Amino acid sequence: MAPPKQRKVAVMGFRAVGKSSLTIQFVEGQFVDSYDPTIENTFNKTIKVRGQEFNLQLVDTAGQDEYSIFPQAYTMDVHGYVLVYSVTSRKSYEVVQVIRDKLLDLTGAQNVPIVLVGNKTDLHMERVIPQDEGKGLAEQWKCPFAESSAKEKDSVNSVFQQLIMEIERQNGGGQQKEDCTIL
Ligand SMILES: Nc1nc2c(ncn2[C@@H]2O[C@H](COP(=O)(O)OP(=O)(O)OP(=O)(O)O)[C@@H](O)[C@H]2O)c(=O)[nH]1
Repeated sequence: MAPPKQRKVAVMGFRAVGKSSLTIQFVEGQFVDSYDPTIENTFNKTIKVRGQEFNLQLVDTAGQDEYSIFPQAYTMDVHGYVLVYSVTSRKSYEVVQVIRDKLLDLTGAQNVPIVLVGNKTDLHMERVIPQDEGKGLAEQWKCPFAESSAKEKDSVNSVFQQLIMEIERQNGGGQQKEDCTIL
């Protein structure tokens, strides 16, 4: 069997959108209701996607706003990004777009592996970003899109699986060579 691949992923977005909650739900399978702003936390988890094992290093970053300086470190050895907004906050939806612009600016890339995530779907009454709006933005970005609830463990695993697939897709030919099995 092919050896596990090491992949580093950064979870980014505005404050309090649920970056830590999504990460902790994914890694530990639990939801913590209290709010404790993150400076930076790193988690590890091994997952299997399409028969291949991945050792994921997940960086749960500090909440950003439109004025934050994008931390240079997150452009260096990060393979992909989970960009999270809350479906209950238009501001967070705007911030996620600013973060992507900065990311593309700093990396000089036309595209980087991203999954766009609208979190807190369980807060039905507070929703201000319709699903179609998020979907439309992801189509514009040509990236996968998911709506999730870290609280209800809805679509949490698939967010990270989709990102892995997107990383592999964008790595294209080079990666395929590495995976190549001679029968
Ligand atoms: N109802 C609901 N609440 C959520 C969900 N995800 C997170 N929360 C709550 O939202 C608040 C912020 O969650 P965090 O996971 O700390 O958010 P964060 O984006 O990591 O915050 P910063 O570290 O400050 O950037 C907490 O009170 C969570 O319990 C969700 O899916 N549904």
